[in-house]
Amino acid sequence: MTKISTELFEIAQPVWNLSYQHPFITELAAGKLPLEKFRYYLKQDRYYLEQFGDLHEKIAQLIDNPADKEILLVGANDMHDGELDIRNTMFQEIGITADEIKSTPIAPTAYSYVTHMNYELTNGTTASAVAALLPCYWLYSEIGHRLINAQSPVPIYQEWLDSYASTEFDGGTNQMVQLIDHLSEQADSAERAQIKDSFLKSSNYELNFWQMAYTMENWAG
Ligand SMILES: Cc1ncc(CN)c(N)n1
Repeated sequence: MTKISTELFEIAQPVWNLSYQHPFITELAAGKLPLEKFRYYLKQDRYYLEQFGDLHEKIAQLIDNPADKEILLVGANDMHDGELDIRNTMFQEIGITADEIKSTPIAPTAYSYVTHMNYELTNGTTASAVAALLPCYWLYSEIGHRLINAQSPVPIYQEWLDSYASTEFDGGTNQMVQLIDHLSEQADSAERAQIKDSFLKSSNYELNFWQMAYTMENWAG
């Protein structure tokens, strides 16, 4: 049977293409994205990444195979030492304070994305819960590699792009792709459909996340 990762990559292309073309990404690469939109994104993403890291640990608890468990635990740890560290430096560079992060309400789309990942953890299978995490690695890695040579005139934007084209981020992405293939080996057609649905929903939420930041989305009341 075709590896599930091959199918996931194929079905995600239409929605991933919309991410590549989203003004948040094209303006970031061109150095034209207003800084206030990037600041907004970083603050919402801080909340997202914390939840995302916790989810790795919660899913790991459901897995018996030591090598598979390790991929998730290393993923959570690398995120703390890698992506969150880079973000802390960015916060300093553009003056985002701990108080500002604390007092920022979680926006609707960030909330919905995290809710979807938690839903898969509680109601889905281990593989569909991992599938909900995967676009976060894979799409950002694709964006990083497509735009590494953009030479964004805004240093912090290029720094952001560079971090997703790094060997470390590639390593984590490859591990997660292998994990979804391994966890799906015994999946029947109903579970394969569930995995694809979970992956596509997260791919849609990734697109919505750019839009959320670009419009600086807020609750209506
Ligand atoms: C919403 C979101 N998706 C993915 C990533 C890349 N880890 C991120 N930082 N934020």
